[in-house]
Amino acid sequence: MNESIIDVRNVEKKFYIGTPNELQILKNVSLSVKKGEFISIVGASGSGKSTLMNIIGALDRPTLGEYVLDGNPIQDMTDNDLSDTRNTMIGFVFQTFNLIARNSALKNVELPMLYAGVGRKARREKAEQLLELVGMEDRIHHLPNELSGGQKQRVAIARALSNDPAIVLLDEPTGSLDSETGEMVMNIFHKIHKTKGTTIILITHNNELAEQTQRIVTIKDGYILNEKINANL
Ligand SMILES: Nc1ncnc2c1ncn2[C@@H]1O[C@H](COP(=O)(O)OP(=O)(O)OP(=O)(O)O)[C@@H](O)[C@H]1O
Repeated sequence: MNESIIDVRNVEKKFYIGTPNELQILKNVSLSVKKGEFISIVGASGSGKSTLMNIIGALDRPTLGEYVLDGNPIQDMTDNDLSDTRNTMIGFVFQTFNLIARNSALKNVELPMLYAGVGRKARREKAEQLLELVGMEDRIHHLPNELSGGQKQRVAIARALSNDPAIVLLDEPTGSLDSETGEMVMNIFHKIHKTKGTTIILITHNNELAEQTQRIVTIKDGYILNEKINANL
């Protein structure tokens, strides 16, 4: 029960912006996250949080070092394997919601299940259940532009959960919301963590939200500056 689901080992990430210019963004980063942990990553703007999140989310590969995702070294996976793993294992929630504008809330939540080959009826039922879980059951046919920011984010959360991901990655999920709505969204994450045992990683600039998680990892200039454990959580 206590094994790592995420194991980032001595990872470096460089971006090449035309030879000979290279930017080293992550420097010798190692981070293990246990199954069912809820942690946060904090740090100044530009410190490398999203770059690390992209590696953890298998959206990008490290330049150097290893990343073992649920026991599988990602360097041994083809791009196709990696995208299948991503679609079934990982849910993403971003600051800007990233909903498809022409699709209803229901269709937005159904889409990852369509890609995963889930049949029409099962897709519909699951999407309805998830929209109910996030308190959006009375808005399932609304288009994104007919929803408030907090409502859009709740749809995005339902979508992130549609393939029962073991891991949910949250990149500033409350960054566009007022503090009350942000707190409500945060409570949905606590509920998911408690009821589904999902491993959750939250990137945030909000210390109050970070303090609600079991471990706070601080990144500075591309390296891990320190980690704080909230033993009471
Ligand atoms: N594809 C890329 N090519 C070149 N540089 C990049 C690329 N992606 C990110 N960077 C640089 O890497 C650095 C870290 O970016 P990153 O988005 O990881 O920071 P962050 O900590 O998430 O910042 P913020 O809190 O502002 O979102 C920045 O200086 C950014 O310009």
